[in-house]
Amino acid sequence: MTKVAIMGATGYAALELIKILLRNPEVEIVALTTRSDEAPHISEIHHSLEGRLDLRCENLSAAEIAERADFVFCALPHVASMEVIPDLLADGCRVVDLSADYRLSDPAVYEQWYHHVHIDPTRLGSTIYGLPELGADKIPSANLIANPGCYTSASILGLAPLIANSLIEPTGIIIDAKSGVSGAGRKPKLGTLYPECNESITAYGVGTHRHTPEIEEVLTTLGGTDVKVTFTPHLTPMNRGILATMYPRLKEDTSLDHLKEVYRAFYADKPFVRIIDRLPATREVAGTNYCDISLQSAGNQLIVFSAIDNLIKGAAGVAVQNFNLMAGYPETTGLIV
Ligand SMILES: NC(=O)C1=CN([C@@H]2O[C@H](COP(=O)(O)OP(=O)(O)OC[C@H]3O[C@@H](n4cnc5c(N)ncnc54)[C@H](OP(=O)(O)O)[C@@H]3O)[C@@H](O)[C@H]2O)C=CC1
Ligand SMILES: CC(=O)N[C@@H](CCC(=O)OP(=O)(O)O)C(=O)O
Repeated sequence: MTKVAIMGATGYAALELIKILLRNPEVEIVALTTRSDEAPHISEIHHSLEGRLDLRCENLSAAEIAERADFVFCALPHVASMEVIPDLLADGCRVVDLSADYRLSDPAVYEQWYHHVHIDPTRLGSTIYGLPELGADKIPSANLIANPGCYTSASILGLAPLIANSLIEPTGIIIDAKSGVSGAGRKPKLGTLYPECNESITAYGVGTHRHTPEIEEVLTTLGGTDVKVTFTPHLTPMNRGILATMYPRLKEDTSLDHLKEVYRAFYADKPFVRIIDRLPATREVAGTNYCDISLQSAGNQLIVFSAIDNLIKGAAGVAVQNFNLMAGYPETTGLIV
């Protein structure tokens, strides 16, 4: 039995983590955290868990969590994560961090994009980036995994075979991405109130979104050449889902059929990536850990579409994929629905 704690249990990503982990009979959820001292029952917070998990959310220190749990999913916002993770690791816990705090390798780049000084900089650069489709070999032995961002997972999975095989120009890649509102988390904000975002699509973070350096760093490492993207996220009036539409420039004329073969070979033994001929839709991956990728062309322009559920393949699902690899369970445990 693996004893697991979830920090930030009152949030959206944590709800999905709980639902997935409840499908693994060898996992026991032993602690859920909140900053509230009122210790609400988890079913008072997430009504869909009524009768499924008898546990209260508690305001626990790292030491108190470590007394109960071997593994911790840290589903806190960035900055809050790095304030607790060093203590969890020191107390012997293995951690999957869903926040952005350990994804980038350079503290100066973190500060530039997150506008916050990193308080645990020595772990940047050595923390394993947990996108198992790009290399799962270092995940099983890791004590800390940096779970990827939601836009970044959709974008990186959509571009990785092209970058790894040097088929496209590495700079000037346009990524136009749309997200459902749950991507912004459960904390109330003006921009995510129903009248503000329903019946409307708007871009945000133009030229400044913090997933830009994450996409560039991972693809640069993969391709061994400097990758630059123009990444523009959009908020769309749906609960969940991300669709990334990407415009890479091929170095040479290459047929779509050949490119599809390249993608199918790259993801041959990856259970959660589906290369499809039709256009992907967020509805078809909602609630699942799948990433659906489709290659299309318009004249000479290659267009890559990539769709995921931001809360599953973009957060809780890939976090459990990483946990499964760390704990020695089959990678797909709890994730095939
Ligand atoms: N939503 C998504 O699609 C994705 C989210 N992520 C990342 O996963 C993490 C969790 O996301 P999500 O569940 O959406 O977020 P939520 O806002 O829904 O939940 C985060 C929880 O963290 C707790 N918390 C602890 N410290 C703080 C703090 N200083 N400020 C605010 N909340 C705090 C809050 O619980 P309480 O108030 O009870 O203490 C809150 O419920 C974040 O780092 C996010 O960036 C990554 C990919 C996709
Ligand atoms: C719609 C929306 O607001 N989405 C979030 C991204 C969610 C995510 O992946 O965030 P982390 O990198 O913090 O984990 C945003 O744009 O900030």
